[in-house]
Amino acid sequence: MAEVVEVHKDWSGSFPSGKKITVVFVIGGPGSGKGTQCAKIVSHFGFTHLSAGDLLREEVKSDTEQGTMIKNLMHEGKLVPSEIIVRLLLKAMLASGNDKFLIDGFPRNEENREAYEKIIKIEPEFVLLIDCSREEMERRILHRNQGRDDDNMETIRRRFEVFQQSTLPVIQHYEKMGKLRRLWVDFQLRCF
Ligand SMILES: Nc1ncnc2c1ncn2[C@@H]1O[C@H](COP(=O)(O)OP(=O)(O)O)[C@@H](O)[C@H]1O
Ligand SMILES: O=c1ccn([C@@H]2O[C@H](COP(=O)(O)OP(=O)(O)O)[C@@H](O)[C@H]2O)c(=O)[nH]1
Ligand SMILES: [Mg+2]
Repeated sequence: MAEVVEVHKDWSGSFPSGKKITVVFVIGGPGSGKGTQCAKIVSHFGFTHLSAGDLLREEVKSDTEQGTMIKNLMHEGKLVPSEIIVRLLLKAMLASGNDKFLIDGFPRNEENREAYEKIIKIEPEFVLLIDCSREEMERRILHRNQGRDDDNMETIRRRFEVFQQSTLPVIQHYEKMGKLRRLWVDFQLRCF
């Protein structure tokens, strides 16, 4: 965690504008439509959309040791260490200059949530759960055609397992806090 504290040279523990910062987390299984729904919300409500997965894919493009480590974890459908993703999110938030953020695909496990709470500290206004059946998610991923290294059957299976085992506890946490808002995006069975 020591590494996270050094996240950004300008980071004093609060945002420079002094304005209230609004954060909404958007969570859902792989292929549920998080990115698609975020794009719609952003165009109407002036949020900055930060996709945790996109930030990691950008990092992979930098030909560094960390980039290679992230690439390998994503290829296996595993989660990258919390300090890496929290650092990338904070950097993007500070760079945007905005005060309203839709954070897509994060937190994915309890450790992510705790790292975020410890470092960025901005309690989400609410958490939007994009709730979709596994059959539909699988269909969507297989038709996504974005050339993603992790959109193959074996990695998809692993990503579903991670969602069930690691992300569901986060969803339950926010449900208990009364912060969860569900959006059903298909007419099939729910994802859990
Ligand atoms: N409501 C929807 N109905 C049909 N297809 C959808 C819907 N929402 C998203 N998709 C498609 O499903 C795929 C996965 O959506 P995406 O937004 O990338 O999901 P996620 O970010 O949750 O992985 C994309 O090809 C997208 O165009
Ligand atoms: O906070 C995060 C977000 C994403 N990922 C990794 O990035 C991959 C792709 O995430 P993304 O949200 O882009 O996938 P989606 O759910 O949109 O298909 C995941 O499977 C993880 O390997 C991660 O480790 N931590
Ligand atoms: Mg996405």
